[in-house]
Amino acid sequence: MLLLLSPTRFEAAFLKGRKFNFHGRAGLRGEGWVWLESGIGKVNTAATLAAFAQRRKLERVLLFGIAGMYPDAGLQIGDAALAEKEIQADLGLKDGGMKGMGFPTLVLASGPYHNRFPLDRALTAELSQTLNLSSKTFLTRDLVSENPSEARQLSRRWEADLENMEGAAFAQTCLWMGLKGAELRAVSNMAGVRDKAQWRIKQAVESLERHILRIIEP
Ligand SMILES: O=C(O)c1cccc(C(=O)CC[C@H]2O[C@@H](n3cnc4c(=O)[nH]cnc43)[C@H](O)[C@@H]2O)c1
Repeated sequence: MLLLLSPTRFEAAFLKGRKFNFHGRAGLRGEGWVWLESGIGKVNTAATLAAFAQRRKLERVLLFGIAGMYPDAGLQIGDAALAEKEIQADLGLKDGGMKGMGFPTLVLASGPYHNRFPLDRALTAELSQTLNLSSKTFLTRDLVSENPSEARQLSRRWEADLENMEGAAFAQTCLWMGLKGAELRAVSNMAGVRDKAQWRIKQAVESLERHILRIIEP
């Protein structure tokens, strides 16, 4: 079964299925898939995924949602991309991250992880081919960039392309629980631009709809 997660139900408004409630979160059951509203931010995402995955055998998990874009991402607003890796940029020292603190965030057989968490390579490659999407580096903080200068600084410091508030928690939880996870985001705005008049949320969600329906209704 494929588990689909999005931070909000608005990003998944196009999905049709049998409704259920999971610890106060909205859920839908479809043919071969389940969707769950994960909630915004890292803790909501990690807790929702872990609680749901604890009791079910999941083959694949896909987090999807909108995202902010950094200037040199090589994308346009409305474009979608897959995450090659996620960076948890608000963990550890501001510049040194967890390496600067001298110990890893997570230790698995595949190695120690500090601030960078890869998504599942095979699943991401499969989706990249199916959907004709590029893979980018995503950055996650519970905070959001509040001006273009802050966004540019984060992008350069971590060599990141897109910004969101959940992905690194999703990637870290997938690694820790041995889940094959991928992340798909559509650009709604330039990171650091707070003026919602410059956001294109509807366009971004329409992009998500095209790609997600392509996956669940091949
Ligand atoms: O009010 C603001 O200034 C503001 C700035 C950035 C994001 C928000 C949101 O309410 C969106 C949070 C939601 O959407 C994802 N998202 C979309 N764009 C961004 C962004 O530029 N930076 C971080 N997250 C973004 C995020 O993953 C959340 O799920 C409001």
